[in-house]
Amino acid sequence: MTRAVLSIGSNLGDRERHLRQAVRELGGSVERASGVYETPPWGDADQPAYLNAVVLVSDPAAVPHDWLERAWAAETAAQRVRDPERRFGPRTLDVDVIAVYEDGRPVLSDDPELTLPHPRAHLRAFVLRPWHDIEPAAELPGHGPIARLLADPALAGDVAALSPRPDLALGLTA
Ligand SMILES: Nc1ncnc2c1ncn2[C@@H]1O[C@H](COP(=O)(O)OP(=O)(O)OP(=O)(O)O)[C@@H](O)[C@H]1O
Ligand SMILES: Nc1nc2c(c(=O)[nH]1)N=C(CO)CN2
Repeated sequence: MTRAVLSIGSNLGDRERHLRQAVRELGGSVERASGVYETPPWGDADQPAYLNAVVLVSDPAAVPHDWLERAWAAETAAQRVRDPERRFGPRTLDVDVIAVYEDGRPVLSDDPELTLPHPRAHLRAFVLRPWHDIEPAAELPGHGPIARLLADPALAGDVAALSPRPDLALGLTA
């Protein structure tokens, strides 16, 4: 039995449709989806704003790597094209595996193909804020409560720059 926290983001094409399609692709594993936020680009400023959300998923039959495969399948379905020159560049759909829990225990991995927890999640307000909305007591393995990470003064500017988009809903929202 594994549970996972996935971050989904889009800043190219019909952004809302890409997020909805990702949730649809994840199918019956989706337990809850956060509200949608409009977020300034992180890591590479010269690109359009993103829509971001967080999805909680679980599957009694899934092993940790399955969540990465499902993330890739959703990105492929959204015709994502990788630009090797731009690590954090624009994309139709980005699905990151933020954390995985196996039988309730966090999975830790330093495998470059699937690093857990996601090595940059603690720095990203666009991950922490929607996750906190739907799971306020959650902890990012190795980093502590996400409420504390969100309150870090270093993230204050990024948190303030997030805009909730209540006009956009992905379904299964808390
Ligand atoms: N937790 C993880 N979630 C998703 N991909 C991961 C993870 N850990 C390692 N990877 C690897 O990262 C590689 C690059 O993924 P991707 O192109 O989505 O990165 P990115 O979205 O540009 O950057 P970031 O991972 O910082 O969001 C993938 O090939 C994947 O194997
Ligand atoms: N706001 C925002 N910025 C990003 C995002 C994202 O999903 N949202 N994904 C990235 C991929 O690494 C790079 N930068």
